[in-house]
Amino acid sequence: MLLAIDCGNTNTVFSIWDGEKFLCTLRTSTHHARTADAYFTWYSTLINHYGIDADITDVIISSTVPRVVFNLRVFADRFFNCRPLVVGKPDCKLPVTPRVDQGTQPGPDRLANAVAAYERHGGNVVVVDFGTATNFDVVAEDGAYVGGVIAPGVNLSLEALHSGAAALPHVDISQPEKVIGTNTVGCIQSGVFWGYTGLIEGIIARIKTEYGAPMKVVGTGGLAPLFEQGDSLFDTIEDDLTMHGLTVIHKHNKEQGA
Ligand SMILES: Nc1ncnc2c1ncn2[C@@H]1O[C@H](COP(=O)(O)OP(=O)(O)O)[C@@H](O)[C@H]1O
Ligand SMILES: CC(C)(COP(=O)(O)O)[C@@H](O)C(=O)NCCC(=O)O
Ligand SMILES: [K+]
Repeated sequence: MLLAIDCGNTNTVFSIWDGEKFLCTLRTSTHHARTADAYFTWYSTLINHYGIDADITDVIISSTVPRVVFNLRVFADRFFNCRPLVVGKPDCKLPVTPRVDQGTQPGPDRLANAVAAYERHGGNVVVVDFGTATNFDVVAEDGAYVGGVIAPGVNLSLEALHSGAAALPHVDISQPEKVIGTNTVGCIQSGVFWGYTGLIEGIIARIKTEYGAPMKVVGTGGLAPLFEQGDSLFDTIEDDLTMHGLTVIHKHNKEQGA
């Protein structure tokens, strides 16, 4: 069985893939100082709690935080006796080589998203991934990741207002009833929610114009459903997109004899 690990700047997610389906998804906050032993204590407690019979033989890691990879490698080696595949490292092959400026290292989450989007939808896709940052990942007709857009994440924007302006409280994102807020919280929610809606609409429209061919738009990440306006922003929302990409990359490497 495969343990797929998607480590973002905010949260780290473990999913167990039995070759056909995910048996479970476990989430913890990302801390670079967490040790291999601490990962295992957390992991084994939850696996036992859910009564999952997991025989892990392989581990694949995508991490947008380089410093956590060392401890995750030790975790895989010590507890599953395996050498993990780490997306973005030279020994982890991708089905299609990214086409970006020389010297650019695209985020491994974006590479996994591109692989998943191609496998599910064929090429000509833009993925909108709501993480710590909000990424737009463009996937060409042949499945290559060809770049995109990085915007500040929704929660990062809310945090920035709170930390930069003495009179602005911490606010959770939600869709406000009105655009014209009549209290401070309503004003902030309006700025971030409608500002973000405009950002998503505007960037997708510009990407499509520049790309010059019809594109499918796939939303992913915890906040994607909040921004789904009827069906006008995304063609589909797929929460497991990055994880799915990791299973496809793992399969590809197995087939290549890695
Ligand atoms: N369903 C949700 N509702 C509200 N906030 C969410 C939800 N899912 C994730 N978040 C928040 O969105 C931000 C990005 O989360 P996540 O997708 O885990 O980021 P990353 O992959 O960068 O670690 C975090 O601040 C997280 O708390
Ligand atoms: C843009 C990101 C910070 C998003 O990471 P996340 O929000 O999921 O933590 C990550 O994909 C990253 O560090 N990228 C490297 C630069 C690039 O993709 O070009
Ligand atoms: K992510």
